[in-house]
Parts: sequence; structure tokens; C-alpha cells
Amino acid sequence: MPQTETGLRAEGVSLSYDGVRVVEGLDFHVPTGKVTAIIGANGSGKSTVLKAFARILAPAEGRVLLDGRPVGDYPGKAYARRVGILPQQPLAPAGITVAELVSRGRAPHRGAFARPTAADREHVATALERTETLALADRRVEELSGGQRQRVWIAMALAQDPEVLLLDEPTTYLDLAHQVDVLDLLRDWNAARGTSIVMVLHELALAARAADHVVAMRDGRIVRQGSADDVLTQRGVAEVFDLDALVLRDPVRGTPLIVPRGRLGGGHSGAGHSDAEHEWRAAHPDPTAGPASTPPSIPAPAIPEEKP
Ligand SMILES: Nc1ncnc2c1ncn2[C@@H]1O[C@H](COP(=O)(O)OP(=O)(O)OP(=O)(O)O)[C@@H](O)[C@H]1O
Repeated sequence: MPQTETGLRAEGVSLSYDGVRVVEGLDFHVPTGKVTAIIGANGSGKSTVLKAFARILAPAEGRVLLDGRPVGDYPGKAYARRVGILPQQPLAPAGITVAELVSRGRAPHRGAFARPTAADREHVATALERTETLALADRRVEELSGGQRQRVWIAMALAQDPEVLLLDEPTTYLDLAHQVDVLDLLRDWNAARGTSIVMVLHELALAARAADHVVAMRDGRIVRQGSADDVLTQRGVAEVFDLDALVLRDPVRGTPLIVPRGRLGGGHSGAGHSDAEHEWRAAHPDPTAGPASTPPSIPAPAIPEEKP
């Protein structure tokens, strides 16, 4: 292992729950200073991978390293200053207010009984402001709507201000406008602070729009990774989701836009990877495996304006 290696890396990692292997042979270096989206079908191991990077789940095999050192070697607070996670279903302590919860994001930066510093208060205020939750500061978290609560959790993660931020489906519960807001906010945060962001996303158009790097998982393994153009091809979508889809270009951003046509084969639980690909090839005798412009001849249809 070279002394100079920096960042977060999984090396030959397998992950299990109660002895049942769910992720196998994971080799992945989190792209430093970039935004990465992990995509894949339900149960393919996306959250489990985040848990390994967050030290919630120890590898059954292999190692997770931060700057070349096993992550288990870092004291808890030291690790939390560098790597933060927003899990899929975080639990807030009963009765806690929004301001108190977001302030907890600063805990790794403080001594056990130390009072918040001006810098802590500044981080919390910025996080509340950026997530548009400032007006909710005195409300109890449990009385918020799902979308408001989700933005509060994101505020807490931003207040923590780690070098690597892991987010499991950060757009859950958000309406479309807030999904776009949150992803744009995370991109801005990445650009301004250089934070490496890794997030599990289900919405492929949003993943393509938000991420520099896309990682596609299937059955506990990474099956594709690269730019959205590399991963979200017609064949890529077939391989990852057993889905026959057209891949158009988002006319606004130029990123891939997936239009599902139907399922291939017996679905995730039945058809294996090679069956799906075989079927896809049979249905598409002349597949173009190129970037997302496939098939280029089909333009994104214009949706007519509604008549008043
Ligand atoms: N705490 C747990 N105990 C036992 N098995 C688990 C646990 N958490 C996840 N699993 C199993 O591990 C596999 C991978 O789950 P994981 O949550 O990582 O998938 P995912 O890709 O994030 O799915 P989703 O898109 O549905 O959130 C699944 O088969 C799941 O049932």
C-alpha cells in the first residue's frame, strides 16, 4: 500500500448479515472531490456498501481504508469529522428540535462538554439556510412532514461538514422541485468545499444530472461504473435492471434520459445477468453499446403546451 494514498477505498470487500453474503468482491476507490451516484435494483447492496464506508458494518472479507489505513483504526470522532453518513431511515431522539438536531452534526468537532463555538454556530446556520429549514428551527422534528424532515437531516449532514459525505437516497420524500434543489445544493457544496459525495439514488435522470461518476450494482457486485453516458446506455440499463429502455438525451442538460419500454426476462429474482443480456441481444440484433445517444435517431418528444 503506497504511503501517499488518500481517500476512502474498499479492497476486496465482502459484506454479510448474519453470515449471509450480500456484497462480494467490492473494489472501489471513492472518487475524491467528486459526486458519485450508486444505482441499482432494490436489494442489490447499495445501502450495504455505504454502511461499510461509514463503519456501520465491518467487512467479512477485505479492508476498508481511509488514507491507506483501515477505517477501524480511527477513533470515532476523528472518523466522523472525515466521513459522514445520512442513512436511509435515520431516527431522531424524541422531542428534539430542528436546531438541536442540526447542531448535533457538530458533535464530532467538539470536546465532550465543550460549548458550541462561533464556528459551530456558523456551520449550523449555513446548513439550515442552505436547506431552507431555517424557518423550522424551533419545530420538533417529529412533527414535520417527510420532506421537511429529510431536508433537516441533510442540514445535519452538511453541518457535520465531513470530507466524504455518504447519503442513502437523500431525495426520499421530496417533491420534484425539492429533489432538484437538494441535488443542486449537494453539487454546489461539492464544488465549493471539495467534499466527496457518494449517494444512493433511484431516479436515473437525477443521478445522471447530479453525478460525475455513476456506479451500477447488481446482485451485490459493481457491474458498471463511469460517467452517466458510459453507464446509462440501453445495454447498461438492461444489464443492471433487466429493463428494456430507450435512452434519450435530456434536452436541457444533455444527460441520459431513460424511457422504460418493459421488463426483460423473469425480473431480478429470476433471470441471471447473462440470461438478461442474452434476451436483450436477441431482441436487439444490432445493439449499439455506445454512449447515451443510443438510439440517436429518436429525439426526445416535445410535450405540447396545455391550452388555457
Ligand atoms: N439488517 C439486515 N439484516 C439482514 N439482511 C439485510 C439487512 N439489511 C439489508 N439486508 C439484505 O441485504 C441485501 C442488500 O440490501 P441493501 O439494503 O444493501 O440493498 P439496496 O440496494 O440498498 O436496496 P434498496 O434499493 O431496496 O434500498 C438485501 O438482500 C437485504 O435484504
